[in-house]
Amino acid sequence: MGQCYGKSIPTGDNDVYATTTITATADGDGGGDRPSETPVRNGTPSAKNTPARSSAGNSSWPSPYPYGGVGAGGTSPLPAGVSPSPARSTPRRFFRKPFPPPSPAKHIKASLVRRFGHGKTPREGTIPEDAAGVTEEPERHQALDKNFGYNKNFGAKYELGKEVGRGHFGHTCYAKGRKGELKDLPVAVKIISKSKMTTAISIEDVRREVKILKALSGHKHLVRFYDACEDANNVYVIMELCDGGELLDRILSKGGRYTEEEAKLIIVQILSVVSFCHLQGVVHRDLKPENFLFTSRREDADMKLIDFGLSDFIRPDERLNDIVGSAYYVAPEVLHRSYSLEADIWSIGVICYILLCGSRPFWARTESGIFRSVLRADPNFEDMPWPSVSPQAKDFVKRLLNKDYRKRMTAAQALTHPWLRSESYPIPLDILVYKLVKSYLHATPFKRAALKALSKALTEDELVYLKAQFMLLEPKDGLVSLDNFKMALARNATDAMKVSRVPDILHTMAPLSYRKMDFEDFCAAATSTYQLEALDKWEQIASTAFEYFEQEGNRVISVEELARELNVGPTAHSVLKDWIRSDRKLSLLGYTKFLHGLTLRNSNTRHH
Ligand SMILES: Nc1ncnc2c1ncn2[C@@H]1O[C@H](COP(=O)(O)OP(=O)(O)OP(=O)(O)O)[C@@H](O)[C@H]1O
Ligand SMILES: [Ca+2]
Ligand SMILES: [Ca+2]
Repeated sequence: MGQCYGKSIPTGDNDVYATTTITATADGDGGGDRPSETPVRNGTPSAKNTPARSSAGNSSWPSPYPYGGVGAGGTSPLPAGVSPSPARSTPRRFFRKPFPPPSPAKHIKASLVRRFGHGKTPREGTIPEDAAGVTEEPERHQALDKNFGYNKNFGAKYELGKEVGRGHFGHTCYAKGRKGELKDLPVAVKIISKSKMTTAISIEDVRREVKILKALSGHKHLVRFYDACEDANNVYVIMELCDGGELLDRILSKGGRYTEEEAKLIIVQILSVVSFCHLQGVVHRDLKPENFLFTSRREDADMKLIDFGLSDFIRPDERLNDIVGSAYYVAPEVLHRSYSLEADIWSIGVICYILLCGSRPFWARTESGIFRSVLRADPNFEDMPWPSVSPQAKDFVKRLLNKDYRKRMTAAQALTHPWLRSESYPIPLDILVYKLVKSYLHATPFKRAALKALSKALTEDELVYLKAQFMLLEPKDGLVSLDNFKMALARNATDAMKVSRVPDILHTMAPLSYRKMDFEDFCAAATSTYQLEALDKWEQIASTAFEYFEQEGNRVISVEELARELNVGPTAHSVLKDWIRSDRKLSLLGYTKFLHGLTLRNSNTRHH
């Protein structure tokens, strides 16, 4: 460290967000845990005049607090004892817009514990049930191998400039290549101090961050990786310079609200890069406006995803359990410690909500308060400006912020949602299709008949997605087989996909090597009952589907046989009895329950 020069930002505002976020997060759960109410942040180049700072600091942001006091001396804007609830039922009239504008998000304490070990971030009672289970005692420094095998000649290869940004784990500086391909090219260097790597996990995290960045580098909306170096003190990650500032700063400079058209342009880029990561078997786990950078100050500059510090490889059938991320953006199932790619989609939902209305959907003054809100509260879609937001946009956000991860859209699906649908960008291959087809292939004939009937009731909106996915498999004479699924993955493969073992899923799709699927079969196989259940028109779809099922699939079935179909024991018999009509076939209720599968106690299954 010490090679980067900090900078002072002349803001004329004495309430600048502290540069030292690390100190802030190491605070207790008292006042120090209060998210900054100041819509100002350090971390963008000061050389340029950043509208973010000047405009956000004064009147362009509609004040959520009628009695003044946004950021006034950093005190809480709310009267003592009033905790803002994002729940629809919020009774306080004059807190119509109870949330302060978004500020830099803090990492969940467990995330920090993971990297820094517990010495620096005391464990707190604010994380639900043993959530901080990722702790590891800081090991003796000399026992830790901090050799990464990266190039040791950083100083000879690059000339370091001043700081461009800073996070909890590292700071980023301008630099220039001294020789070779990068000679004279302005680049960004993220400097991660080895002295902060106090646990084996924290070292592994840095290694993984670099590995993932390197493997994924190349996507249009992902920061390009150039090189990694190290010396005794630091790891240096050399990457493409994104000189246009963070998305957060743009949000703030716009006074918090994007028009729908502007929001769409942002969300499409986010979905495009996240769908790419997901297909590669990488879950980002820290999607937030601070981690999207613009390539230049131009209004129409491209955006790039950065910071894979909390990212991980994940197999299609795997669930992760460590609680990491940033509190405002964390998905409920992450707090329940069993999650996969869908957690990123939730975070995109939070970002989209912020873009459209300027407030965070889940807000509280403490980490535990935010968690409570994420787990229980319904975001407010009633107050201004929501009445003037289009129904499609609202539907879009709600389908990303579904608390049941199985009901959420995937990134590829979201790109085909009516709010975004356009011919101008390609729809990416969706790993969800592989997962659904796999379970279809292993389903009983009765279940397949039920799904087939369901797929016949799909409306044009769902078919757009399925058609796009089918075409990506490049059907031959209208048919696809295992080879098509193999080839489609291969066409999209990067090194990351190999590490995350995504192609393993093909082994479980072996039945497809003997048979082919036409588009109708494919629709039956690639339809998710859970996702359809989330639609307003689900009841109508279900009753139409049931008519088809009556025509073709419904047959006499005993309670015992149904229990076997559902893989449940005799204790379920009394429930299943109610699903069967007097003619001993499934009723409409039985049909929809059967499609859903039996999760008797808790639909939010956490076990595998
Ligand atoms: N390629 C880049 N070009 C320009 N600025 C960058 C680049 N990469 C990072 N930055 C700046 O540095 C900041 C910190 O980088 P990064 O998010 O990777 O660090 P971190 O310590 O992992 O952050 P966090 O606290 O969010 O985990 C970014 O928010 C951004 O402002
Ligand atoms: Ca970051
Ligand atoms: Ca990070």
